[in-house]
Amino acid sequence: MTAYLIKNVSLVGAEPTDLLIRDGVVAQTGPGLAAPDATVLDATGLVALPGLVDLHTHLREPGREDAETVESGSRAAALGGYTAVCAMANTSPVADTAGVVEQVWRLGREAGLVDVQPIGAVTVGLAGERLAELGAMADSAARVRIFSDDGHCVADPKLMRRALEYVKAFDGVIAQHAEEPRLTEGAQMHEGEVSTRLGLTGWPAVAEEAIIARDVLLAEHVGSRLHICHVSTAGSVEVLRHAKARGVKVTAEVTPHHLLLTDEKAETYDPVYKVNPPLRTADDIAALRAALAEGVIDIIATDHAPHAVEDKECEWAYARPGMLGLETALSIALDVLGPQWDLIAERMSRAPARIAGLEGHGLDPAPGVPANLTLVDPAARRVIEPAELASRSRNTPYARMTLPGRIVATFLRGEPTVLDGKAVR
Ligand SMILES: NC(=O)N[C@@H](CC(=O)O)C(=O)O
Repeated sequence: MTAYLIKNVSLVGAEPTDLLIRDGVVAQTGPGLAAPDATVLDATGLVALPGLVDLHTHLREPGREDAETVESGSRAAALGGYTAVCAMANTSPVADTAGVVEQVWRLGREAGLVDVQPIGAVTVGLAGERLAELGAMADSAARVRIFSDDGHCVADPKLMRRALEYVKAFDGVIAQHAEEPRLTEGAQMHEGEVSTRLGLTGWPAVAEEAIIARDVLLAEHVGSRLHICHVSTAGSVEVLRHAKARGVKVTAEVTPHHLLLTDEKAETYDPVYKVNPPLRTADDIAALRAALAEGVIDIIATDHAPHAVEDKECEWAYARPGMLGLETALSIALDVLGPQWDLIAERMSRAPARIAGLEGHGLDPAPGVPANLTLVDPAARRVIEPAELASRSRNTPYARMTLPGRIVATFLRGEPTVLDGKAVR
């Protein structure tokens, strides 16, 4: 295994120093290190973050390998600075058995670019009727701890209660896609002034807020861990703030796009902006940003949702919801938060690793720690060209935008997956 000596790199909250990576771990840190056998990387001006961890990624394999595969999604993740991603269960077949989650886990190991941690479905076929084999998925080689019907809400309160109770035995967590389905029938975008003007059916904020309110109460009642996917409204933030103050074991994520883009994007009728939950208002964005800074929202998760051209480049009403995220998330975080590296490390690496229970991830570089880390050039700016993305899909909402920051290198257990901004494999 090659050793790497990273010279003059800024660690979070510290002066520039050197970092020696050997045998998969950080062997030494400190100024003026020497290691004759190591490959030297000059990291002057670069920041080393613990490898990013995405709690919400759609890899589309099995079933829609034309949109993404475990391997292509893993490469996109590594290029985005990630060393671990949690793969959502809405594949085809659905990841609702030990067999499917083991398949995804094995494909992740074979690709070897990031750690792929499968998420299991809460209900059989995401149909919301019967609990899936949660225990078998937890006991499988994939060691599933997060369960989610993402793409669908677990709308039945009794089923949600049972799921929360069931996963307690192995410290699991239910990640809820909060959307009261009766309130979003036929919805195309955020319900508000813009939807009224465009004549598109609205997805009201209350459809999200009502489910979060119900589920934090259920989680409190049974004493279980709940995670809320892609929080998108100011009202949801208030419900979460209240729940956290009561000591409910709830965590929450926000996506990069919900921190940046508003429902006015729908005025273009470009389906690249169609997403679930929908883009909201500038007031929602302000509340989400404040909640992220404060910790009411724990993490940034991408909800990387690749879709094939025919599913996106069509009429708005027929387009699938979802947008790419892995290769642009750090840049959006930098744009939104500025160079608050400790906050970025917390929200994009440490906290998601803790929530997912991923050993060896989310740890700041220090002697003896697994060398899962990413080197960022904060001064670089880059123009997003969809054709240059590693994802098999092209549905980025940031096409031709100039974004700050560039991932220069990513290391997974001491092996580079990205060097000089390019995928190693
Ligand atoms: N977030 C999205 O807009 N899309 C998700 C599923 C979903 O939440 O609808 C997808 O799988 O494409």
